[in-house]
Formats: sequence, C-alpha cells, structure tokens
Amino acid sequence: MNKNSFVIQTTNLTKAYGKSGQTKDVVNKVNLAVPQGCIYGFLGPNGAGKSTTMKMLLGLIKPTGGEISILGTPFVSQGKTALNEKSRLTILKQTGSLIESPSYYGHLTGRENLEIICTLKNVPTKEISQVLSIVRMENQQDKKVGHYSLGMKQRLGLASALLGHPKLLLLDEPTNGLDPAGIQEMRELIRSLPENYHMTIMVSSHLLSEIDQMADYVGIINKGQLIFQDSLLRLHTHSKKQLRLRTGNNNRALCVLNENKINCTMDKDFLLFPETSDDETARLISALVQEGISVLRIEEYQKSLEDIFLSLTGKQVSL
Ligand SMILES: Nc1ncnc2c1ncn2[C@@H]1O[C@H](COP(=O)(O)OP(=O)(O)OP(=O)(O)O)[C@@H](O)[C@H]1O
Repeated sequence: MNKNSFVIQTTNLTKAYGKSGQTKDVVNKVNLAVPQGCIYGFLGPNGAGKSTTMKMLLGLIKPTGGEISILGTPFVSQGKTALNEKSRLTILKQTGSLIESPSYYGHLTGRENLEIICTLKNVPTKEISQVLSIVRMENQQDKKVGHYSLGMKQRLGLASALLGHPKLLLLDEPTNGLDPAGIQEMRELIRSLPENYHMTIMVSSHLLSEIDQMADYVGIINKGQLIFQDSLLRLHTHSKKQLRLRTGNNNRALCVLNENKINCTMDKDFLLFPETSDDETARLISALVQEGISVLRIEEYQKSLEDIFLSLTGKQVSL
C-alpha cells in the first residue's frame, strides 16, 4: 500500500493521564494506518483507549507524544500541533465526527438544528436536504428533536457529521444504545458511505460482530496498545481450520510427531495441527499407531473470531 494513501497515520501516538511520577499511558505508542476509501473498524474492550485516540485525531485532546498525519498533512508532531490554526481548521473542515452522544436543542426541529450546525461549520444550508436524505430522515425533519428516539438522534448526529462533504468520518461507537433494528440501519448507512460519497470512515466499537459486518480493515486496541492491524480478511485467516487430536500419551506423541517432522503444537489436552490434507492426516495417525500410541479423539476445529479476539486481548467481547 502506498504510504500516501493512508488517510490517517500515527506514529507512537501516546496519551498519559495522572500526576507526574504516577502517570498511566491510556494510549501507548499507537501506530495507526487507515487506508483511503475503507471502513476502518477500531475495536477494543471498554476502557481500551478508543475514544481517547479518536479525540486526539480530532484535536479535542492533546497527545502526550507521537505524530499524527491526517489526509496526508502533519497534524501533530512530537506531541505538539504541527500546523497553524488556519491549516488545522482546513483539515478539520474535511473531517466529520460523531463522538459521544451529540447534544441538540430539543425544542427545535431536526432541520433547525442542522441549520445551526451549517452556520457553525460555514456550510450552505442547501446541503441539509442532501444529508437528511442520506440518513433517511426527510420525513422526520420537521419534528422537534426532543421527541426523537435515540436512533433518530444518532442518525441526525450522522447527518450533521456529513455536512460539508467530509473526506474523513470518525464515528465513536455510533450504534451504542440503539435497538437491533436501529443498529442494523446505522450499520447499513455507514457501509454505503465510502462507495457512494468517496469517504474514509474510522468507526469504533467494542462489538466484534459489528466490526465484522461493517469494516474492511481492523485495528484492535487493548490497554492502550494496538495489538492487531490489518484487513478483516487477514483477521479471518487467523481462524483457519485446525485438526485436534487427543492421544493416550500426548507428550510421547509430540516427540514421535516431531521425529517424523510433522508440525504440531500442544494445547491443554490436545495436539493441534495446522490445516492438514487427508494424506497428511493418515500419515500422522499411522506414525502414532506404529509407536503404540492410542488415538482417543480426532476432530476438526475452527477458531471463531471471538476466540481470536479473546486470545489477543484476554477479554471476552460482547456479541
Ligand atoms: N480525563 C481522563 N483522566 C484520566 N483518565 C482518563 C481520562 N479519560 C479517559 N481516561 C481513562 O483512559 C482509559 C481509556 O478510556 P477511553 O474512553 O479512551 O476508552 P474506550 O476504549 O473509548 O472505552 P469505552 O468504550 O468504555 O468508552 C480508561 O481507563 C479511562 O478511565
């Protein structure tokens, strides 16, 4: 991948909290690389550092150290803002965000709230109809926001993030608190954006299933550290089928198999083999039987994405 095609790139991005001598890196030397035009799923358990990272990308929190480059322009260098205020605003103008539940004027309608945001963002009000149509809220635009459901409020938040045609959208847990139908609707909406509107989206979630259904790229953060970053496809290759075998004497079996140059590892009561052809399976069983080692159980085993997440983070993810 061409280095310039990363819309977000960070180097050793760090944020520490706490008093001097007792600081804790809640984001610890994170190197993000978000390719252009993708949906980048930023996955991690609660408290992993997702919101803090995204707020630093938006200039809402000052990093303690590291570099940030947004849309090919240095944004933060050595923990300090690398741009003057004008160029910083130019970058931020090309970036839309939905961070935490957005607040609105409840006594005003959805459209009126968007009109205020247009003024703040210096965006022509004619864009309002476009963004309302993208989030499918034309019919609710004249209702007071105080009467909106949570799902409608989130969609209005997405609409306001889309004002100004941003090239980059940062969405922090956009489906939080939504019911299953709302979650699906929001997910489909997000999915449709890169292709239809040529934007790159970074979306955070603690739900593996959600990232699995939405993202092309995945970054997994745990305890402030980025522990995986690659395409979703590559994450899935970690869940390749394996053969599991239990024998009367696994330790001896392991030695026999090693002597026969058969690749295998021990995991608790089982011997694990990478994806094995029928011929290889026959060969390894015959090697064991010839040595008088009884084969008690043989089964095919496929790690689920949840297993992979668990082994990477040591934490159960919500499903
Ligand atoms: N202002 C702050 N002062 C001290 N610690 C903070 C502050 N803000 C966040 N933290 C801590 O930083 C860690 C990361 O928080 P962050 O909100 O980034 O996590 P997250 O991955 O977004 O989790 P969640 O999904 O629960 O929001 C947490 O341990 C949190 O308690």
